[in-house]
Amino acid sequence: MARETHLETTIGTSLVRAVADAKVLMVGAGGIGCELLKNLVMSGFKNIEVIDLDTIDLSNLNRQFLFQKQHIKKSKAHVAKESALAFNPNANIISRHQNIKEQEFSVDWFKGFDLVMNALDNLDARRHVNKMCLAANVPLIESGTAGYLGQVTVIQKDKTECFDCQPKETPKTFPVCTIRSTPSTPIHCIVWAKSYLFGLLFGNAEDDDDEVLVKEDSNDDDIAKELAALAAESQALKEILASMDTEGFAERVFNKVFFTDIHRLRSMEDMWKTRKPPTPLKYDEILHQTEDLPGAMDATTLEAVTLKDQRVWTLRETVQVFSESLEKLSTRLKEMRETDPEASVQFDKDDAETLDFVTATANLRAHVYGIEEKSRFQVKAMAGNIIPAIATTNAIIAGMMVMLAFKIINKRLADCKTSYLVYGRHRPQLIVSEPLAKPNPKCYICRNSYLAIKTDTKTTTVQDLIDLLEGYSISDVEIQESGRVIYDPDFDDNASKTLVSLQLTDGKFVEVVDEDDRKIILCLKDVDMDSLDGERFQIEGDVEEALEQQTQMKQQLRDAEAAEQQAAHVHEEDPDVIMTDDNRKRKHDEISGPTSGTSGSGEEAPLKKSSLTSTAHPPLAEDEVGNGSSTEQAVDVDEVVMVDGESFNVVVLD
Ligand SMILES: Nc1ncnc2c1ncn2[C@@H]1O[C@H](COP(=O)(O)OP(=O)(O)OP(=O)(O)O)[C@@H](O)[C@H]1O
Ligand SMILES: [Zn+2]
Repeated sequence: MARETHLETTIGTSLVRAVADAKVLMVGAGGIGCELLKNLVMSGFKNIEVIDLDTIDLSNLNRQFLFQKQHIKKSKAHVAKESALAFNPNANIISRHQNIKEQEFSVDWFKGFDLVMNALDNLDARRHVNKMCLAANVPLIESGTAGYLGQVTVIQKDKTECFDCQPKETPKTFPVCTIRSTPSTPIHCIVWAKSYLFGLLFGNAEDDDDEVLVKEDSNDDDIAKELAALAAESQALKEILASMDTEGFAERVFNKVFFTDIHRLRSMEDMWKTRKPPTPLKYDEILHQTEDLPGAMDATTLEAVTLKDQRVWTLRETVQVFSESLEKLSTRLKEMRETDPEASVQFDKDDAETLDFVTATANLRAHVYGIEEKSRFQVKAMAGNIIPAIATTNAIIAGMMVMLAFKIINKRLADCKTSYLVYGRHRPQLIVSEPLAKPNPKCYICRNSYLAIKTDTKTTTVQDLIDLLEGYSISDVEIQESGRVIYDPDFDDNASKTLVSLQLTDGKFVEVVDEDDRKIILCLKDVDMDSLDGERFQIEGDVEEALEQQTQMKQQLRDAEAAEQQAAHVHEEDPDVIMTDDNRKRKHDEISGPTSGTSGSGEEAPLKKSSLTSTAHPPLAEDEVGNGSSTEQAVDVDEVVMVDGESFNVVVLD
């Protein structure tokens, strides 16, 4: 029987043909990606390009089933391709071991696909692909999982919400003084070890302490003084760094961080009126203790390694791990700096030495402050913000992605929905769906018009660009690139500079806002002058149409704001009116009429999306609609899976 026979019976001959012709880009070949690639080749997709920047790690094997032990350290993309071909040798798969953000993956390159599917694990890459798909006007299927929760949705320029239409939650931050002086929970110690001490020892001198630390109100005198003292302490530690990789380095670092600094802090009596003061530790005193070692530290058997990971180390063991990991990381850094003086070691939960160092230093600090210590396994989860990945969740989400892909290829966007996997809730159903929401009129990413513009960036100046825009009555412009002001009517220093001298090169997005607040994004294509038929620029797309679209969008925005104000007014007048937020209004403003459900019970329960987390996934459902009734009962998604009962655990990884 031909391979396609069952498929034709299920989805019809014409769709099977369209699927076979479609060109699909899959970004990410990890947990979701492996499932997805297998699904794609098994459901008739023949032209697939897969990209992943990473190599295979031992910890991937339990769920990324296209990979096996012999593939460790090999490219995920290449191995995924080879393994998937075993499922269907007729597929044409191009694999790339690269970052999707590389310049060669231009808007034009994206335009070569009928569909893009994201199977990513971080906000940055998702945002990038979102923008590229908007600029190229290619539909994007976005996915994410977190433990037992999952989500899948479709993004199509001007028709649906984009990835950035909803504001994203910033990473959880901690006040500087809590982390640097007054920790009270294990996570404070872990953040200190991972984000402060690790960076100071193995990062670049210019690196900021860390983005997770927020400065407290500097008007407060005590805090300002304490911050100054902390800065001086950091400086003193940097001086010790000069002796890195020499005899006694570990002891010097240890005594500085866990004795001298703690001693100073302890002397600040006001700080300890309501808190338990910290107790300084001395390196040699601990190592000379005759403590009973459980004997697992040097053991290499699986059982012993597991034990080492899962039990809390004794103080002496912790100091030993501190010393050994510091030594290894120092040697590594020294070797790296022989070829690149700016090199740094980054914390990676899967890098045993970095994890050892963070576990040891976090626990030493916890010991100093009388805070509960954690096992290496627990520290790994907390430092990596890990929620265990569940293979079944990935499989279900990847299955739903293919269902959406069929609809998109079949030109039935109206049938697509956002679906949530909500296992383990009080709801009776596993999957709930809602209509795709319309774009947020205030979105600063998808409410722009994108035009590709060809020019020779070596000879074209900013003034040439301004002249071109003036020709379209786009005047008094402000020009920016990635938040950098290139030109505005009060800042014309760059006018005579060439684009290339301002790093406005091939693939860059140049944002132009005119006096009427119309925003056009120009996607630069660097070409030789000879190819431009005597012109300085060639614009792909219709500028007039883009301007008209912008004018309409501005009007929509004004209408939406007027409606909002009116609604707020009604709300003020009548306290019984329950307000819905503007997002929810859009959600119920379906793209078209009722559709055949993608999955679940078909119930159109109003769901509330949580905002995105820093490194991880698209919004996850916060919904609970009890027993099919329409009463909403919001549940905070972050409460669902927590490691060791710590409330910090808001970031989600699959
Ligand atoms: N900018 C990017 N370009 C290409 N691939 C990317 C990019 N960012 C992330 N990825 C890939 O997306 C995939 C996401 O998969 P997944 O969430 O399962 O991550 P993982 O690293 O394999 O697992 P875990 O984080 O749980 O150890 C990873 O393989 C990662 O390498
Ligand atoms: Zn948007």
